[in-house]
Amino acid sequence: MSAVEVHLVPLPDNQIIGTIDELQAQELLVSHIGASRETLDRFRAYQSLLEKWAPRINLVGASTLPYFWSRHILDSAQILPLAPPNAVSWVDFGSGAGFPGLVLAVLLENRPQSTLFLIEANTKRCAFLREAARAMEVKVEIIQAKIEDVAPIKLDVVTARAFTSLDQLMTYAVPWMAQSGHALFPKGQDIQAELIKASTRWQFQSIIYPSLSDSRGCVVKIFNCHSKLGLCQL
Ligand SMILES: C[S@@+](CC[C@H](N)C(=O)[O-])C[C@H]1O[C@@H](n2cnc3c(N)ncnc32)[C@H](O)[C@@H]1O
Repeated sequence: MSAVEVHLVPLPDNQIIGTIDELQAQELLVSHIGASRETLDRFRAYQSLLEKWAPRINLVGASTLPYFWSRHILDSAQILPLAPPNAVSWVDFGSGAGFPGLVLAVLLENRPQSTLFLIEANTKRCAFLREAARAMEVKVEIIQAKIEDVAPIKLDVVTARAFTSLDQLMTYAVPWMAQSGHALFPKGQDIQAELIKASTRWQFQSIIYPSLSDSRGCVVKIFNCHSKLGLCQL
């Protein structure tokens, strides 16, 4: 295996280019992710709570609130079909207001054996996460701590959005990944540069999927990771 293997997945024929509206995002949630009407209702409850608390706590950028369904829900939900279908143990780093972790927790409800940990350092955001989980009646383990202070356990999938560079993410993620585990990170246009930088310290395989929610973005899947300084150690 070379230091970094990158596979690019081409845009699907029906990829929507540019900004998508609330209705299109909801249609993609149903057609691509398999979300039910009841799941969409849960996300509406989430939206109400986010709109109530966002002006008081710094939860998401105010300019992104009108694009809740595309920028937050679909952007998070698109991770689910990219994970192995038998993945049952998940962790989301730096969940903030719950993206992607809490959205995935709702969608994983029909896999009752699943466990999902959200690790978030900020006290107020953790309070919001607990409140949103209660409002949506979703089972999730919220850990209020810095990732580096939590003893890692081996899990099937690691996620993180808007958290840190890929290189730094891998330092956090690799100790949490089971041998056959995957990491799935929504990323922006600079993904190639991020992959090159990460490959100076890590050996891994990756697949770049075009984003369903933003034609400039992608989701990068990372697997078969080894540290160049010693197997899966830093
Ligand atoms: C830019 S926000 C992104 C939040 C969310 N993932 C999203 O995409 O909307 C980064 C989040 O990571 C949290 N965070 C930063 N450093 C952390 C650490 N070392 N451990 C856990 N959480 C951390 C911050 O409190 C913040 O909520």
